[in-house]
Amino acid sequence: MRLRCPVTLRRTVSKRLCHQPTWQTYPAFCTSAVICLPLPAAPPSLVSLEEFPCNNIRNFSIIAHIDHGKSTLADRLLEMTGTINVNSKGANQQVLDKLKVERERGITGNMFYQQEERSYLLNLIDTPGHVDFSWEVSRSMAACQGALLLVDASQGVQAQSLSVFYAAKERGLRVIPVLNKIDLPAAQPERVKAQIHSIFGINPADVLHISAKTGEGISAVLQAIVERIPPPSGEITGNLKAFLFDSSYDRYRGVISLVSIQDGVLRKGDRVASCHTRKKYEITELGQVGYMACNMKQSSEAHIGDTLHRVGEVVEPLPGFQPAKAMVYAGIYPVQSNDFPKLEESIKRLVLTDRSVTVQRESSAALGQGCRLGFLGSLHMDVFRQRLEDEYDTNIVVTAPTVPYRVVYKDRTVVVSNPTDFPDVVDTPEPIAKASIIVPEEYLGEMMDLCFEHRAEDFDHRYLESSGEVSNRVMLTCTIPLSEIVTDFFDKLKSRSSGFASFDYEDAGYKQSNLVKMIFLLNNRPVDALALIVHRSAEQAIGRMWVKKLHKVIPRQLFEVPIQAVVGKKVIARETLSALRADVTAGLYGGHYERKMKHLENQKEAKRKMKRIGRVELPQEAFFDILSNRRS
Ligand SMILES: Nc1nc2c(ncn2[C@@H]2O[C@H](COP(=O)(O)OP(=O)(O)OP(=O)(O)O)[C@@H](O)[C@H]2O)c(=O)[nH]1
Repeated sequence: MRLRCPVTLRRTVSKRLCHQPTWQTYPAFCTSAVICLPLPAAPPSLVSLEEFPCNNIRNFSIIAHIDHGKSTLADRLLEMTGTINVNSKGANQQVLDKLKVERERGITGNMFYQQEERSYLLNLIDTPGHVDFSWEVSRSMAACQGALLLVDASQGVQAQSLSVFYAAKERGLRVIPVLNKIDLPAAQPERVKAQIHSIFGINPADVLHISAKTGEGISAVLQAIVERIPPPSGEITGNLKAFLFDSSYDRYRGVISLVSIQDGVLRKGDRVASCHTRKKYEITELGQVGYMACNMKQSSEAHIGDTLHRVGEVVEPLPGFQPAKAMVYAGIYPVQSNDFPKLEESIKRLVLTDRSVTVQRESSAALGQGCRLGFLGSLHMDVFRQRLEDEYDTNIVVTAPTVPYRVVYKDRTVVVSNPTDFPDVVDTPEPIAKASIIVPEEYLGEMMDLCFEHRAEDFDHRYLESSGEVSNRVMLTCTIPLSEIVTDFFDKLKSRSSGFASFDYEDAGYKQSNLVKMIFLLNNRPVDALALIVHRSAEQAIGRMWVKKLHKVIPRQLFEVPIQAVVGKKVIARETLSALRADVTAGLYGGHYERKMKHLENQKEAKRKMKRIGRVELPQEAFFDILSNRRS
């Protein structure tokens, strides 16, 4: 039997349902632990939360490698429980396609499920599967007691299947293994079950078989959620402890926080305080899956991992987790310098919806006023850039990505995220990642070469299967400088493994390295926006490559222009741009006065768009070309 359910779904799902007239709200709730107070006059379309004591609540997430079917399974679960209408799927899909980014970053929703005589409230807190978003994965898990580990039956266990499994185990979550895509002719359920057994030690009999596409096996998943995942535990009579695990910004409601109630009860009108900031707030709205609005003005006040408590009560804060750490930085500039205010406004608006991005103003002699943004990884950066271009509705100049270097001076250590601020020559620690690559064994050599070319060390590998008949898969692990994997490493990995390799990485601290700052001179003047930090061993090759590229892109001037790559005081590569005589009217004979004027006017307009580096005039588009080239 299905119950009509209230829906206050966030992100993808909330957008799918945004045609609903209002968000339905509740005067009191608990997400992970406690029982709600009696609901006075709940709207008739809503199910009373009184029906859902703790024992009837399940908080879970879906964890998987990218493309193994999380969103499709979430859709099926929502459909089967009547949360979304099967017939409106087409319409939903269109909205979903538009909201690719939200889809990337996960969904959160709730549904009701009836088993025998009991009704259950199932809270789905989904997680993104992309390698950059591991911070978000652990954040979502903090509000769950169980997880569905989804593995594509045709592809088997992949690099992120492992990382999300271990993250779930670390958090003490009950893991339900689910084999998806069993409808595919290429599916090899028995083989993948054997993999799951040998890698995770999971009993093959516990693995569910489903097709999220056709709907096969979905009811068994709902049953397993109820039977295998424990209900949340907590003290209803204890002091309120609400764990803040996500927040977003709503134009009309202000800051919306997602909280998981560990102990106590939360009601509309309650006065709560943050353990982190000590600021006090009044709850103005409550909804399902821990949706909470209060008089919080700024998104920055909602600290992910914070504990909220009732004003006047003293509680021990819940263990939070590491704040989001920027791993990749890039400068973002408008193509036309006077467009900066509009660009900054667009950045601010987007950051309100993505709390893991850090922003700082910066200026460049070459590019004017801009912002330096920090991201969780390069994919995160690309997703944000795409959203920004859509929001800002024009091209932007994005500088080459860099990682946070620690420059150690005699009296202090400074984290440098902009190559311009790097001292000339220095032995400095650079961030290192621990990389895992899963690949069929015939590509192992190729993958080791690729990693080696990118300064990887500490190689190790192990076979994931022991069958002699089929191609074995190998997990290769190594440590690799983060700067080496933030540009085109992933693309190379895919192309050199014919698409078979999967990749994951985690922060592995810092390691001393021989790094140098490379600057580029145009007509003997440095161009700050082009500065790079490179490893000493690669300076010649990188310097030569870049002066060649600059030589191709920079238009010839009326005089000869040397283009030089310099490290310290040494020029390590040079090209010379020969002079050009730019008499635009030279080809016009006789008295075509108007045509001459038109050419001169055109030239004037083009000059207006030029950037002057010393005497060299550089169109902004050249920067755009050079810098987008650098990222690929
Ligand atoms: N044949 C088949 N295709 C499926 C099944 N489940 C998902 N797919 C397809 O697999 C692709 C990826 O599915 P998604 O649900 O987007 O995967 P995801 O894990 O959410 O992907 P990310 O959000 O990018 O990590 C889509 O083309 C789905 O249609 C299934 O059971 N059978």
